[in-house]
Amino acid sequence: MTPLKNIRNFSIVAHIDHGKSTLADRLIQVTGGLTNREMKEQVLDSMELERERGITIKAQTVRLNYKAKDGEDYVLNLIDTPGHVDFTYEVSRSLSACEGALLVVDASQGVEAQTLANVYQAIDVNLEILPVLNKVDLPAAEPDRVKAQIEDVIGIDASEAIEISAKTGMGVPDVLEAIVTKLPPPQGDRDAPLKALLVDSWYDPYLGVVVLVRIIDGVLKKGMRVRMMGAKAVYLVDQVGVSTPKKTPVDELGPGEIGYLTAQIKEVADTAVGDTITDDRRPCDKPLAGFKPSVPVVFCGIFPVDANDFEDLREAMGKLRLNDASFEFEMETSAALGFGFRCGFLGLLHLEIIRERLEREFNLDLITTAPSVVYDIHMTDGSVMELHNPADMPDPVRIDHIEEPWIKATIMAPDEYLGGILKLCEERRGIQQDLTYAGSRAMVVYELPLNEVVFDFYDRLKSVSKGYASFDYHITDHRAGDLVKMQVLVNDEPVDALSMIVHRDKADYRGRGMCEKLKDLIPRHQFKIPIQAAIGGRVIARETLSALRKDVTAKCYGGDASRKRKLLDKQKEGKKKMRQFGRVEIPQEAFIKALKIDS
Ligand SMILES: Nc1nc2c(ncn2[C@@H]2O[C@H](COP(=O)(O)OP(=O)(O)OP(=O)(O)O)[C@@H](O)[C@H]2O)c(=O)[nH]1
Repeated sequence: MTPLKNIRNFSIVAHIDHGKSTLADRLIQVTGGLTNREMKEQVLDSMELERERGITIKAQTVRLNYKAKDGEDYVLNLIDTPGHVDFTYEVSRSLSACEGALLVVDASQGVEAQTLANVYQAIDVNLEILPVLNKVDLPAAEPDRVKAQIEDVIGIDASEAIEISAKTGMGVPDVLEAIVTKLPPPQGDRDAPLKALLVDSWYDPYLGVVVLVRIIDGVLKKGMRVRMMGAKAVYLVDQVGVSTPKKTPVDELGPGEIGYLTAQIKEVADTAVGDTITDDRRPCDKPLAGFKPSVPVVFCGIFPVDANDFEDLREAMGKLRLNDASFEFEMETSAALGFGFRCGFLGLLHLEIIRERLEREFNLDLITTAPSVVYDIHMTDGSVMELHNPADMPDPVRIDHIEEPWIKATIMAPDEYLGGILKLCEERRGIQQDLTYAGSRAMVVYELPLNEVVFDFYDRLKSVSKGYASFDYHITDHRAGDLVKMQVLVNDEPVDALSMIVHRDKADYRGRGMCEKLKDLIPRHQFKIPIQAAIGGRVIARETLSALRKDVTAKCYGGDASRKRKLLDKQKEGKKKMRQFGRVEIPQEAFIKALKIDS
């Protein structure tokens, strides 16, 4: 039991790649949390995919024991926050478990869109911010310029920003000392009823669901019956502990402390991030403010290429869901694709991560249909329905109007790319809100329909800015729009997996782009194939794929049967990645690629 004055709870906020994980590892190493041998590269980013993409998806936490220059022993709890825009809610809950945050900015890059988004969240929950300039070992580092930029753009004092290199370890001891001297200790009442914030939860194959908590008041002990106030569920605690980052059981967790509990909880879905945990026998009078369960905003269909993989896909999704309560799926059937699932995600990156994990960890070949946002359909009879799937679009005569979600997007980039970025936003029905400069970097704020962002906005933004633009967004409201369902017909058969909701003004452009792409992506058949885009019964774009007789064995000279066999086998292999639509075979990749239209 550590006295409150010797506890510091902090997070690190940073833009992706500015060195958050490297610094966290360094802090663990310097304080001796792990021996060198145990210190795998980047312990905090534990998932394989996270490590590969270099981004944090699930927050982790670690307790550091630190003897400060004042001779006292401190417990420093580092709560890692997810680094991506799709997980802002989790970031905000992690932050509210802390009293302070290290603001890490790459001294060679400066402030980026997510630096801003994250630091504003930290300021919102009243955290003390410690600016840290990382990567000062790089020749391109300009600490003074970046300090000025932090003051300019964020509006906090950066004169005492600590200059470090997380890579070499330079300056890292100063960071530890500043955490102790500049961040406030937590407050709390040990004698009050238990009140704890559910910061995160994950599924551990040995322990079951592990719940990360921050104790606000009271004491959490093994054997207690705890109540999740939002979920209205009661559990018997069978272990409490701290992560050093090895899981270490402790007798109890008191006010200001951060640790974990296990309680024979079956699914992470029962442990919503942000919920309040209290003592079932002696509950606190009211839960912590601001609890909101995360809601999926982007939906798409996921189907196995091979119909025999359906059960495997169901099982794989169930396993992923164990660890990710914000991923939703339910069975769906499509005329063209057979049995599959309609899935909901927090955003596009979340979608991509899940799809990649399904393909990679579970070895499945998948077809993903066009991502769609959630539309509110106001019917003429006064009722409102939520549309998650373009295939469920009601008959237009019964629709009064359709509302779509809008976002506020912040984009930062060197000013030479500004022209391309503005053009892209305008093309996507954007409404410019703000345009400012900090040195040679421009910051633009746009209101955009989320629908225009889900298809290929990230990719286009990256290409118009040569990768230099950073982007952050959040949903603001729903607005009425002139939206229609566009269908794609291949050889006169509608392919439901390619139908999408588009704004009427963009339908021609989308339709044409889609038909042109499909013409390149679908291999020629022995007959002519019309490819059309249509709204209702009206065709708005058309391409024709001419006929070709493809004889794969034509190149084989003589009668070498084994060679011929090999070629045929190879062709058969290729076919597995195709889907049959009427008489036409469409390759799996066409479903994704057709959506990405080059301008
Ligand atoms: N030269 C130099 N490189 C660094 C330093 N700190 C981190 N890096 C490198 O910068 C890259 C990104 O570092 P990470 O720590 O993975 O970035 P991150 O901020 O954790 O990224 P997310 O987990 O996605 O938020 C890695 O290649 C690091 O090796 C530093 O002080 N100097």
